[in-house]
Amino acid sequence: MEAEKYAKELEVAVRVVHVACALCGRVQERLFSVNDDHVMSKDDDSPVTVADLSVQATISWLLSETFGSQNVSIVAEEDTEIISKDDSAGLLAAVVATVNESLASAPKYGLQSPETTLETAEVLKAIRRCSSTGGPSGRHWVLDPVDGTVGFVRGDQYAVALAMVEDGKVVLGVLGCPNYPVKTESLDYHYQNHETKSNLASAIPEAWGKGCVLYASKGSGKAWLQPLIAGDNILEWPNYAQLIQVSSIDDPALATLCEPVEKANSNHSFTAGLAQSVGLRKQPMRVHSMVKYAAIARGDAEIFMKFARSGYKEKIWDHAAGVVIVEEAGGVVSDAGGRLLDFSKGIYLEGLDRGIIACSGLTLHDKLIAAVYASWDSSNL
Ligand SMILES: Nc1ncnc2c1ncn2[C@@H]1O[C@H](COP(=O)(O)O)[C@@H](OP(=O)(O)O)[C@H]1O
Ligand SMILES: [Mg+2]
Repeated sequence: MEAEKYAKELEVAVRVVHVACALCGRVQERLFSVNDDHVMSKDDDSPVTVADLSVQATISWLLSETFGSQNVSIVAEEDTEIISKDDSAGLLAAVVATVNESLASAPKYGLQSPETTLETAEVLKAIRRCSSTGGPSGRHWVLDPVDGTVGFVRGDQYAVALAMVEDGKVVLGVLGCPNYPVKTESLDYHYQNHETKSNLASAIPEAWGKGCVLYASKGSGKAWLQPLIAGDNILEWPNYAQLIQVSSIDDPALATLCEPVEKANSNHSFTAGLAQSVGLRKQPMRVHSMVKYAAIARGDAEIFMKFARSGYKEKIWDHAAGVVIVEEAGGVVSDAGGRLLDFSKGIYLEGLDRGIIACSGLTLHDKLIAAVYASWDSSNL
């Protein structure tokens, strides 16, 4: 069976994402307790942090150690340009220290630490190793070290997303959501009167971390959630894993739409028009990052839509892990023309038709696809 075929890869991927979530949690805490020095600007003006580069180096090193660097091809968001400038010695030193701190904790997660601390050159090598461009054949890991950097620097939602693509298909996905509690009180900071209550239970001790890690293997028909590890706890597989499922709500009047917080990333007025035309009544829930896919997979919302401005090309690392988790939890993900997303064309989702629509089930999905079809000509996208 496909799922068993990737059991080892999936378990290692979950463990490394736990390490990365702990790393991000520590950096985010420092970000708020000290100063903003670690936040810089990328060309596209999105903030990039020590966490981004450190997660990429840490995951790259751990995957290469576990599977052998000759067997590991990684497509990931970050490169070393920003830490290669003359004035970035401080940032580079912070990355090296963070990576070493994080790798030293690997045994707590059932992974191997390096025998000695990594030198700067080795950290740079680990980051640069992630320069694969994917494609239609072979096995490629796909990593977004910190997805939702805007959410991250605001102390809000963000995700660590790791997927494996084989011969152009996503075969496993792991989403670490450090600020998305297992027992959700509210995901929605933007509309106070709209609360998301999760039915996820309870077998998880209170002392466990506040976030969660979601994962699934293609074709298994199962998606799982584990709590993050807090304090001195250690990760003992399967770490309180529980099955998750999409919501059974298919009445638009009861359904919740999830979408990006940033207007620049998705056209809010277009999605509002679609929502109205299919009969959605609730306020949209605006959430940073791939936590939106997690919300659909967990049954905390029913619809995720993203319509980027025309000309924007979606990257595979912003979707791969989320898509397989939603599908295995029982949901449906397609472009706005109803076609499956194509992960076989390199770093971009080439051929994507207008936008992305993920739903808990086909009833809602069909309605939204029909609404896009009916309204497209009159939109300004
Ligand atoms: N102009 C744009 N339109 C659509 N998506 C964009 C965008 N600019 C950046 N993004 C992507 O949107 C992601 C954030 O998603 P969201 O808005 O749903 O939180 C970013 O991930 P990073 O934060 O990893 O860079 C980035 O890949
Ligand atoms: Mg991203």
